[in-house]
Amino acid sequence: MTQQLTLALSKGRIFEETLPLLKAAGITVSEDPESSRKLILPTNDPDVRVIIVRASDVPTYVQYGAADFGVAGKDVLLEHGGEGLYQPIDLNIAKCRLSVAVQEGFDYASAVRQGARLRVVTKYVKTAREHFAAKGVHVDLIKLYGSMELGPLVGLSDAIVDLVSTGGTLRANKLVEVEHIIDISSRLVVNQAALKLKRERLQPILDAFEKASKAK
Ligand SMILES: Nc1ncnc2c1ncn2[C@@H]1O[C@H](COP(=O)(O)OP(=O)(O)OP(=O)(O)O)[C@@H](O)[C@H]1O
Ligand SMILES: O=P(O)(O)OC[C@H]1O[C@H](OP(=O)(O)OP(=O)(O)O)[C@H](O)[C@@H]1O
Repeated sequence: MTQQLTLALSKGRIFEETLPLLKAAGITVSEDPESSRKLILPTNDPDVRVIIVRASDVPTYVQYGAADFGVAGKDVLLEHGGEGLYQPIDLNIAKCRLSVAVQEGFDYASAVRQGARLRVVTKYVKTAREHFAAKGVHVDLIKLYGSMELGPLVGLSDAIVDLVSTGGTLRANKLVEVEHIIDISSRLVVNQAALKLKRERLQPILDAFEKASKAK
């Protein structure tokens, strides 16, 4: 009996950067999610399909077995908690870091030293809470879903916790990085039951992904 596999990916950088890994496993996706409105994309392998979901929803689809495997950023996995997910491979793609940033001229170190209560906007509430708690910094966290960099510019917050790669977005908005929380890259996540029940079909793909991502 053939085993059907469903891979959950998000549009944009994760899809683009996973394509070469899929290619290394002999899989090519037949349609481009940027131009197609389809959410289920066939591949050259009749037993493998790709579903297109929000980046932060990838762990949920995999956790519940709606996808057998997926690709998600460490940032997203930290917020999700990783329940029900096997995380065998760091794919070394979509690399960035999670950092604390403030407006140029804001004396973060002295505010922290004085025990000030800081307002922080972020999409990563759980990770931010753990970070500041570990450092003993008092914060009020405000959840946002995007454009975190605006927070300090419009008086919503003193600081942001967001992803930084080139630093271009921070520079463009006159913000500076003051703390590096954690390095981020994307991981392959596999549904724990699928790993047992579909191992025969999954393992060669996992092996190809691992080899290709190590070569990066
Ligand atoms: N500037 C960046 N450089 C490198 N990797 C990044 C960058 N920004 C985000 N990432 C990584 O890529 C992943 C997907 O980011 P993407 O921007 O495609 O989705 P998103 O818009 O953050 O997610 P959602 O649609 O759920 O809000 C992030 O979870 C992170 O791990
Ligand atoms: O340091 P940089 O290279 O400027 O990258 C950092 C930016 O990248 C991410 O946003 P993204 O480009 O994914 O935009 P979106 O999440 O708002 O779609 C992140 O939220 C930062 O805003």
